[in-house]
Amino acid sequence: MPHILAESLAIDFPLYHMGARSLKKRILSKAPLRLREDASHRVVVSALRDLSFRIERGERVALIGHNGAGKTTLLRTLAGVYEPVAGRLEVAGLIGSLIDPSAGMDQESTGRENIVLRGLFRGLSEAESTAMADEVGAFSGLGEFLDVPVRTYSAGMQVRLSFAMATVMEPEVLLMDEWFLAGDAAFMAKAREKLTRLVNDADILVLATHDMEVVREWCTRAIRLDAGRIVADGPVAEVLEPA
Ligand SMILES: Nc1ncnc2c1ncn2[C@@H]1O[C@H](COP(=O)(O)OP(=O)(O)OP(=O)(O)O)[C@@H](O)[C@H]1O
Repeated sequence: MPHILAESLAIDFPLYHMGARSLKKRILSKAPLRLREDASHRVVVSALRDLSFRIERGERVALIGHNGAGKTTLLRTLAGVYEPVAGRLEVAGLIGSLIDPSAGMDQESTGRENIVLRGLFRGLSEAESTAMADEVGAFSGLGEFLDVPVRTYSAGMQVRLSFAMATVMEPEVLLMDEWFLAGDAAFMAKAREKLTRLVNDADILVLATHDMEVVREWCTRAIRLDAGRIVADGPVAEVLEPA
């Protein structure tokens, strides 16, 4: 049964270029909230601290909070990009990740080849994957660029391809960053229906956004992060309009 469980989850990012003792001293002397020295004497950013939550099947969760609160870091951790330095994380279900435009794409392969690979990964036959690539590729509107290497794509073209690839996956756990909803207008008008289906078919949605209209439209629950910690977690109406 798809679910997400986090217990006292923590993520640190070591800042490697902090070797100079005077610089380290200056940074730490200001008693910063999120910068500290770890056991190996490195200065680290505490990106996420002591997060505990459980997300069940059927929940549509918004991650909200100011710049640097930890939303994207949490999404990437759920996607398996970052390894927690402490705590426990369990993500059960097939993950679809719309977080980083180029994640999961082979830059040297063409758009079409990437879509076929995604189909094969999902367990489709080669013929099915090829047929899927024709259909999904046509939808992406990449035209002739579907058959050139992804490394030559513009940022917007990568967004189109990652969207096309996500629709192939039919993910159970859909992880999405808000940039994804802000693709070019013409494409998003066309993609909206597919996106709605993707979200509705997923068992769990976790969406990081600054747009409260999007939260109200798409989500049932909101988790507010502040400086790497959870400061509120509950139904959207309660978290957005605290008493
Ligand atoms: N690769 C990295 N190396 C070092 N620090 C990082 C790295 N990625 C994120 N951080 C730090 O982790 C913290 C959380 O960043 P994150 O990008 O998750 O915030 P966010 O809530 O998504 O912000 P925004 O709304 O601005 O996108 C910030 O203090 C940031 O400086």
